[in-house]
Amino acid sequence: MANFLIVEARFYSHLNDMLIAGAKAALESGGHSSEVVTVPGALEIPGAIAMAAESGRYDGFVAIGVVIRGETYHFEIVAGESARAIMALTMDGIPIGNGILTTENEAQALVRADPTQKNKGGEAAQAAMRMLELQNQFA
Ligand SMILES: Nc1c(NC[C@H](O)[C@H](O)[C@H](O)CO)[nH]c(=O)[nH]c1=O
Ligand SMILES: CC(=O)[C@@H](O)COP(=O)(O)O
Repeated sequence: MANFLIVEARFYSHLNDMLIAGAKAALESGGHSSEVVTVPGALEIPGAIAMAAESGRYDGFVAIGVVIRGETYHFEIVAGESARAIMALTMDGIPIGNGILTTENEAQALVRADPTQKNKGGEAAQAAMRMLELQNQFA
């Protein structure tokens, strides 16, 4: 059994609840435990993962959040930079699944957050579990 940390940016609570439900269900199906911590926004997720990874208390990580386009360029920054920083951590060998939704509107996010539809939270958890498997395989 491995211990996963779900790092969520709680910008849209109802969507995060669905994403986390999907992620937890996938992790439990894999026989793993999980904890959840909350950060202010998607831009803070990579830093929180880096800090938690340094603690040595977690085997893998699932990033959960929702970024919905507004009126300004900020969407590109939040969506792009959170993904870029998470990818950088992955390249450092930290098992992470990215479940941060980046959508044009809430309707798109709802379909992707819902575990009975596109279940992107569960998908991110599956990715994190697979990356941990690979880390162990290559160790
Ligand atoms: N607009 C969204 C944000 N913005 C906040 C940033 O992520 C960050 O917390 C802030 O710039 C302070 O550093 N975050 C989301 O997760 N989702 C959004 O739609
Ligand atoms: C993704 C965002 O940052 C967005 O929620 C912010 O909206 P706006 O660009 O209208 O300030």
